[in-house]
Amino acid sequence: MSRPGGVRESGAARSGAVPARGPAIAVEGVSFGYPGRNVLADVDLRVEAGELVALIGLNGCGKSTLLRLVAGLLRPSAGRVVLAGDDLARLSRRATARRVALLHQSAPAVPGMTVRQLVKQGRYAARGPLGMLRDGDDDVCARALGDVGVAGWSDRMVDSLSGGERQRVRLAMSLAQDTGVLLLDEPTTYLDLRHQLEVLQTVVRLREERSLTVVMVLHDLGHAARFADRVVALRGGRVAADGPPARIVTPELLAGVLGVAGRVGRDPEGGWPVCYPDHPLAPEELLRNDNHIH
Ligand SMILES: Nc1ncnc2c1ncn2[C@@H]1O[C@H](COP(=O)(O)OP(=O)(O)OP(=O)(O)O)[C@@H](O)[C@H]1O
Repeated sequence: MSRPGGVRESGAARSGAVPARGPAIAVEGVSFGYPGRNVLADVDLRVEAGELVALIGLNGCGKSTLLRLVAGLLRPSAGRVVLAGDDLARLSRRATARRVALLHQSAPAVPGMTVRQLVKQGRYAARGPLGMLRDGDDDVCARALGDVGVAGWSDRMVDSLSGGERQRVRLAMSLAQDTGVLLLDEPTTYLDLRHQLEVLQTVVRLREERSLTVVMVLHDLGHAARFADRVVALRGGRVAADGPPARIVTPELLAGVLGVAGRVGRDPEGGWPVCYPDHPLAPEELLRNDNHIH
């Protein structure tokens, strides 16, 4: 599904490198667990080229794990991930990195590194460990810094940045990978409200301008409801709800997926759902809400 504005060309089609066949991302019957801990069970998810999907769910429900599976950093124990018609299991790490960029939830700052050097790592990721940087990579990096509004920061030291500043630079690093699919794991972490909105609006704008397919983990259901085409809710290792915000962001979703009692209204101007969380549900109420989400 896409917002009004019509069908979008996939990032792969845009670059001309990979013809789009099927959805940009298809997660088909994927299960995954870490030793002693099953996390995802038989998850199905299709993301069409150009869609912006918000992934929500409680801490530890498997959101980051799902993104890592889609980025090819983990292999499913059952099922498969297919990118524009190609089974991820058959793509090399390098080929995958040309198609999918993942902004991790957090990463340790490497001492002594400038912003320019960090953002250039996005180019190395796109080229693989032995890939040489090429002419034009500097332009891609400069554009990525401009995209997140920090064009003048190239020579700043990464370890001197605040958490929020570093987060924006890390987003630039993911953009510098110049992929058609962008996976963002809590891109607004550490950001003040103003910069949260700036980053989310940047993601929306770049999605439009570059026909990106975006899946982002968000803890703020209000942001998910406002900015995403679709909200996908994980619970108990499965997809518990999946649909456009206007349909699925309801008090039942708040209770059944996020374990919070609350109300949902509508933004008087934009029309998107607005959440009014009230209180966390007690464990026995959580169980009672099991059957009320769709
Ligand atoms: N490398 C790992 N080894 C073992 N267990 C792990 C590993 N990474 C994650 N887990 C466990 O897998 C489960 C899912 O973790 P994941 O990070 O995917 O959750 P999440 O939904 O992204 O959580 P959060 O909202 O807190 O970021 C959690 O119980 C976590 O403790």
